[in-house]
Amino acid sequence: MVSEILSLRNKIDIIDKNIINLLSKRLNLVSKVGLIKSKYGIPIHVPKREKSIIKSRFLIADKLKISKKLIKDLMSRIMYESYLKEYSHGFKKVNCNIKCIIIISDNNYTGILFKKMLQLSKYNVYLFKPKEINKINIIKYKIDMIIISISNESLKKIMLFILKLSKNCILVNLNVISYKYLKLILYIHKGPVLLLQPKFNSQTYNLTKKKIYYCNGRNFKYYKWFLKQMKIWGLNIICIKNLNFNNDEIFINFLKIFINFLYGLNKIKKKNKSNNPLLFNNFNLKDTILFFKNNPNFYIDNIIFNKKNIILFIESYCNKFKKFIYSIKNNQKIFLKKFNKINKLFL
Ligand SMILES: C=C(O[C@@H]1C=C(C(=O)O)C=C[C@H]1O)C(=O)O
Repeated sequence: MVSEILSLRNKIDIIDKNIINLLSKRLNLVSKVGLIKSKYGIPIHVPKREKSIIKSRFLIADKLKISKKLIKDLMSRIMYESYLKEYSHGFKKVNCNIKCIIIISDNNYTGILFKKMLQLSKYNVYLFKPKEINKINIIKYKIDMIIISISNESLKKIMLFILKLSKNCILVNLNVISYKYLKLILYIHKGPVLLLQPKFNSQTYNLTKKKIYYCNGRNFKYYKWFLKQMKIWGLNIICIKNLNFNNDEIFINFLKIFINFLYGLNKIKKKNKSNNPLLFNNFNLKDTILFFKNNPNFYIDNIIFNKKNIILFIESYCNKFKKFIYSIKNNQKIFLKKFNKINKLFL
């Protein structure tokens, strides 16, 4: 019996080797497609082609009685690798008149990612933190576009700098912005303004298929090229008429912040070593669909019977939630102080 297994395993080894060889051949072809795309400015992500690939591979899988789920997972993983391969060729520079782009970012990943993408598209990009604003010599740099990815608090501090920008400079805001600051920006900067709202995790490093909302601030035709540029990067660009966000979305985001904060706070208090995944970090529609496929009594059982005092426990979380809302609303210093204390734990 052992020798029978051995002979089968040998055959499996050969098949795996063939799969890897075929993957390598596929990636080489993808790379050639990437080169052509980079030359002509064709977007990395081609949804129509992907749909037809999945459909035709499903037909093959069906005939061979292989699960569609396996093929779907496999193909999406393979395609993810295709995007990375295509990244390596860089991207077509859509606007050759743009000589200098400045990014001001609070040390966040989105700012760094945009710098990388713009550099891959052959633009001249400089990244600064808000506190380095005085180092930027407006005359020397001749800024054609400025991308701001900072908190509203830091935004307040760079208003004077924005005031000095030339009227031709495109201003792109890449963060949640309050109406108050938006109005102020539009008042002090008379040039084109584009408002972006990324819908991807701040730690994303591949933008293909990721969503980004945009809203016109002023002079669409002057920054239209940048939307095209982002499309080439593979981003899914969605126009919104104004900055009214979906309430459910705001609430979920708030919960994410709360859960992460609480988790950090517990880590500090209990020196909790367990590696609980941050609950809402991977929140997505798929989870919600699965959630509703279950019998609702299952959740009631989970809450009521799992732990005798679970309701009390949840109520204590509700109290923490109330305190959290209070500190965000009325006493931001408490929140900032605690945040900076927890922050040190993860450095
Ligand atoms: C390779 C391409 O680029 C992407 C990757 C694909 C793939 O791995 O098969 C298919 C479509 C594109 O989203 C292509 O456009 O053909």
